[in-house]
Amino acid sequence: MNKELLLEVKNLRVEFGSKKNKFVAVNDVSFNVYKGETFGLVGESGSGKTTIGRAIMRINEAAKGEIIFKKNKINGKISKELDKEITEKIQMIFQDPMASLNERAKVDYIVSEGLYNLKKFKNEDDRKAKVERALMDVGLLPEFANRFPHEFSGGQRQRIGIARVLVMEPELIVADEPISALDVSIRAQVLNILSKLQREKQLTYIFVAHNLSVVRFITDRIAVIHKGKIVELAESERLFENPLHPYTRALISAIPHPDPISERDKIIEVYNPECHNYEIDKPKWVEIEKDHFVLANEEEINEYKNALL
Ligand SMILES: Nc1ncnc2c1ncn2[C@@H]1O[C@H](COP(=O)(O)OP(=O)(O)OP(=O)(O)O)[C@@H](O)[C@H]1O
Repeated sequence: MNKELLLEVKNLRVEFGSKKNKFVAVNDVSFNVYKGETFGLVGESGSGKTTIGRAIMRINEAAKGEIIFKKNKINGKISKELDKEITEKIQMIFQDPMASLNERAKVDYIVSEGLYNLKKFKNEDDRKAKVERALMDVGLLPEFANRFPHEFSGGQRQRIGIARVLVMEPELIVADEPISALDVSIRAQVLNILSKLQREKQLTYIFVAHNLSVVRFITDRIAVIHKGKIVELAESERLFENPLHPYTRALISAIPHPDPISERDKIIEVYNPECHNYEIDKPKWVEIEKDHFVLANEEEINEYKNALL
């Protein structure tokens, strides 16, 4: 793994409520994220993981601590130039693609919104070209720009959400439960797009999930969050092989024995996505059992398919 430091979160604290009635949602959280890695933030509902992501996005203010992106402190008062830079370079993908797209706007506008906000295009042709490229990067056709969100499936809508982020040419993407609202047949497909983009654009991901089993296979390292604090942080495989904190152990032992994905179509979908830039020669994420993702080449995918026949 490339060990270039991209993001440092130091002693982060986030509070909600009033002075008298304070609620500490994130308490003394510290971690580093290295360029090119996928870093998992995992915890039960209400543990504070989204709040950490939103603090990195500067949506939630840090009451204490520092967030440092490429050696610059980005929380608190910052210069206009730095504000513009991180508005471009740090982006967020949201959980529910059915709720996170503006129904009344065409895809062209939805994908361009960040470009308009930062005036990040030379002229109309340049803007259109950027939108087309972003759509193609996520396997959607450029002509989809003229359609409205309701014309798309959940998976396509999540890809529009990814295109909207990609158009800004980010370096760090906070993906907040990006597959948990999706139908099982397209979860692996969205992971495949995220992997492809990571390879092509050297992206770094912070992957937020409530489900430890989902992140096991797709993250390099995992921080386990409990009641606003990190209780354990380790390389993903190590965390599963040798969990040290009782809460991590409890989370792992609570993972139900996965149900096999019995319908063959679920795996075939990996082969036959609506994506036109599907890379036939690259290993793909396949969800062989619920929440159990494996990176498989074509031959192995065939074996999984045959096993389900
Ligand atoms: N704007 C807010 N005002 C008040 N309390 C908040 C706010 N946002 C979050 N909280 C509280 O902070 C705690 C952490 O919330 P957060 O959304 O970060 O949890 P989470 O681990 O991401 O859970 P989930 O998976 O349900 O989103 C919760 O108790 C939540 O109710």
